[in-house]
Amino acid sequence: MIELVHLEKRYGDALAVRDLSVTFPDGAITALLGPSGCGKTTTLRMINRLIEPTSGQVLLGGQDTRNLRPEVLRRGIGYVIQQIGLFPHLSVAQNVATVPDLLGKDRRATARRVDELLQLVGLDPATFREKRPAQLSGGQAQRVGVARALAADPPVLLMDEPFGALDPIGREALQTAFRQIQRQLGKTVVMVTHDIDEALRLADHIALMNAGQLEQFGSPDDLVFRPASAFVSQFLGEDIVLRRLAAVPVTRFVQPGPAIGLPGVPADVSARTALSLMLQEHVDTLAVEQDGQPLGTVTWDDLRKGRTCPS
Ligand SMILES: Nc1ncnc2c1ncn2[C@@H]1O[C@H](COP(=O)(O)OP(=O)(O)OP(=O)(O)O)[C@@H](O)[C@H]1O
Repeated sequence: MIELVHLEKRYGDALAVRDLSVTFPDGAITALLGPSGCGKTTTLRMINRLIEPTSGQVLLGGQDTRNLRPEVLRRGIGYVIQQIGLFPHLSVAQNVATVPDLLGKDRRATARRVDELLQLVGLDPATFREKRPAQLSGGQAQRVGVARALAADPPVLLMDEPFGALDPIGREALQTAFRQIQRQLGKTVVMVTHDIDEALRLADHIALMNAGQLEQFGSPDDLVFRPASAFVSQFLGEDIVLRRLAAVPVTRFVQPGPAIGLPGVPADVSARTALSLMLQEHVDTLAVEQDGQPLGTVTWDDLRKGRTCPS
């Protein structure tokens, strides 16, 4: 658990981060989201003390990070940035294995893990293992950066726009792969992004910042369906409810109940498709069906208000 307590960073007269108190839960991805200059990177870098706070505290597992030597602190915190800084004279495999090698881990086990991680981030080990960073595209280098951070196996991972240099398709593929890896390994991740869709797709929790302050902390659904302020709605944009519904399956909204006589919708469509069908059929309730069998019903009101059934 990472707790920020009345955290502040002042540059001259300007407060880059002001009175920020928020907790990032263990084993989850939290996105720091907000417009350019709102203090996301400053906040992230205060966690591993690359930036020293002006006041306030950062507690890591209950321990005040000011009481830890920065190098000891950073051993338990991976850090992935857009300009990854791979070692140019080392191969991809050696780059990924940097920390395990430094720690004197078994070479054969490390080599196996490196191959596994390359595979996980979508780089064929046989093709990429021996390449040098200069032979990689920006997106491939970024994938190596993610693999390297994971190879060190830190419980906490800080990421600053980690998927920024990728084209949209590569980006979505790496996001999906990363999400699976994070679930598997149970890492605590704090990720800076200004990309709303990335935050909605990847994060369990979103901390939306504005001018150095926290506007809202909550789940993607909290922000979309229950925005805490006009700023939150404005930042997410008018069409955000529809975009969110397009990204989630209709089954998340199914309630048990009789579905006789209602128009049906297959269980594998998005919530947005169900909403469109309601408009088309002039009804406010649909039967959701799987293999011809009714699963239950979904209502207009639940879709519009984001009232999902507990999963
Ligand atoms: N070293 C510095 N000296 C003075 N001001 C700084 C310094 N670093 C950051 N700032 C200011 O602090 C504020 C927050 O910057 P920060 O980089 O944390 O924002 P951000 O939300 O990460 O922005 P972006 O999305 O553009 O990267 C900005 O107004 C920035 O100009």
